[in-house]
Amino acid sequence: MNMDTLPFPVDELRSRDGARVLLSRHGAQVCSWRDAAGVERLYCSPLAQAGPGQAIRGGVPVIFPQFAGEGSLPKHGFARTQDWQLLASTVLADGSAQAHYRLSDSPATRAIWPQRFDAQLGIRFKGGELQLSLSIDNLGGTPFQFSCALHTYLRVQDLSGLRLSGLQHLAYRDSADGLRQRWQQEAELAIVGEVDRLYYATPRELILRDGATHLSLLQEGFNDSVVWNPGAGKAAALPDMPPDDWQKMLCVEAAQVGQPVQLAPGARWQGSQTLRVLR
Ligand SMILES: O=P(O)(O)OC[C@H]1O[C@H](O)[C@H](O)[C@@H](O)[C@@H]1O
Repeated sequence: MNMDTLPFPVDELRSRDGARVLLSRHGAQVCSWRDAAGVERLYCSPLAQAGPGQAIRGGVPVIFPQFAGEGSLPKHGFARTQDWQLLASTVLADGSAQAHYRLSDSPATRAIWPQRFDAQLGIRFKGGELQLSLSIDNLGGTPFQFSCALHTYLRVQDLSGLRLSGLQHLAYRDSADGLRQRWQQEAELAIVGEVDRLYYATPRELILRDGATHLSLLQEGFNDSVVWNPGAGKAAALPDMPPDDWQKMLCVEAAQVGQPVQLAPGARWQGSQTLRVLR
């Protein structure tokens, strides 16, 4: 897809070395990350829309305060369908570009989730590295509970050949197979059709090998990781993604789902995901 012609407004940010990110205020969503070598690293569907109540299919959706259908809220919560406020964007002394977005409770959020909160997303990038930092503050007088994720859609060259390492010996919930609890024996995960797994207590770093490209996925604060690809069957049912595009993407999500966060009044939770091109 030509990212310069996304069918909704975006903010464009460039680092001094020429890396470029496109961000939508709808969802505070990174829709495109072109590294300093000019290579697009994220997948965004050419059919993505950003209308009221709609989530943009691709980039990095922010999932908050509910993951998937694990509660009474709309699927994946409301952060990805709300318009966030751009607080600041700047180029720092080291040449990296940075932006901050905020979403606070509003009559619309309180109508379905009666909590006072402040969510902030920080984006920072240069060279072959992109970092996303999410913080949640409880501004109310009582504790609240939430789950969250950075639902990163990575652009993939050769889905059948790619390998994800760092998940061996981890327990996971197989959402593509009746939520069964399993255990990964293989050193590397290969994608053969639909995959929808919630891995618990993942290590700080996963490595994705896609042909000659090696990508490091670092996470802090998030305990879990989700690996998702709809495969041919489920992709065909997605109205906002071309039927064959499941072969161009893999979601590797930094997530906090197995144990939702209990946040005391006045307290802050923080988590981050960093994508780093190793080669
Ligand atoms: O289609 P969406 O609402 O964006 O959800 C896309 C996917 O998100 C996560 O990765 C879940 O684990 C999947 O079960 C879900 O299908």
